[in-house]
Amino acid sequence: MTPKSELLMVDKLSVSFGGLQALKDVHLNIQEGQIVGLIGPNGAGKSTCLNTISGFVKATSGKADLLGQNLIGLKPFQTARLGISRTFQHTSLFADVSVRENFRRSLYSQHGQRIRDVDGHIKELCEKVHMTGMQDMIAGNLPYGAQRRLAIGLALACNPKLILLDEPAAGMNPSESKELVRIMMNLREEGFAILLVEHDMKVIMNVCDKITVLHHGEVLAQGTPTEIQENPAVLEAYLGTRRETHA
Ligand SMILES: Nc1ncnc2c1ncn2[C@@H]1O[C@H](COP(=O)(O)OP(=O)(O)OP(=O)(O)O)[C@@H](O)[C@H]1O
Repeated sequence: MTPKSELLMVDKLSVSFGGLQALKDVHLNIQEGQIVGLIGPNGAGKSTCLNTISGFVKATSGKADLLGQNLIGLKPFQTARLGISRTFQHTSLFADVSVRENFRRSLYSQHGQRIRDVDGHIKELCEKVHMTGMQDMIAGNLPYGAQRRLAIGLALACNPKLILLDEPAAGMNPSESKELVRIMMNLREEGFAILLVEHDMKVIMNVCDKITVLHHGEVLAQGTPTEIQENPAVLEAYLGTRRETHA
């Protein structure tokens, strides 16, 4: 097997909001076609990390590159052009129009008039997020899980190399989150890389190749799902308390 190339490289990334240090010397690597989980207690800095990589928040210091191209200081539209796409904790759909229209607007905003075969693209995107047959439904009337899948579909419309997902399983029932896991696995098969912030440990442990644990803005541990589950510092800081809560 040929080794996969390094896609995202984050090194010594720090972010301060006034006196509050939200990220401190964070390092993180993602290879092409990898799913990397970013976990940690509330306020650990997970969303800030996604926001900094995608250009919504300015880094105080440190490095972040996508395929060797610097991301620091870029605006969100510029990181999107380089191949980074992001979903948010609260979905931002056009709720009062159809699924097809959501995709159409997203495709035109990314590709402008250059885009050809819009219907073909929409069909393909619907297949990727298991929404075939839902094109005429009004987005706001979709079941919650389907709305979250649509948000991922819209993120795919700009043909990203790396997708940043912020709590995609939040509010999903168990069958919806299982379907989400299948979608992410298929995206990985197709070569997309995913950086996944998620509180649902079942989703994280099922789908991630590697996990980074943040605690108070710092990297507490990195490793495979098994290594993370067995790491005493992680158990104490995070998983241990979660296990008790869900026992
Ligand atoms: N724009 C901002 N201005 C000031 N402080 C912020 C800002 N964004 C985040 N913070 C603070 O930075 C810290 C990290 O927040 P962040 O949202 O990244 O954590 P998180 O790990 O994503 O948490 P959660 O799991 O609750 O979403 C928190 O203390 C938060 O209050």
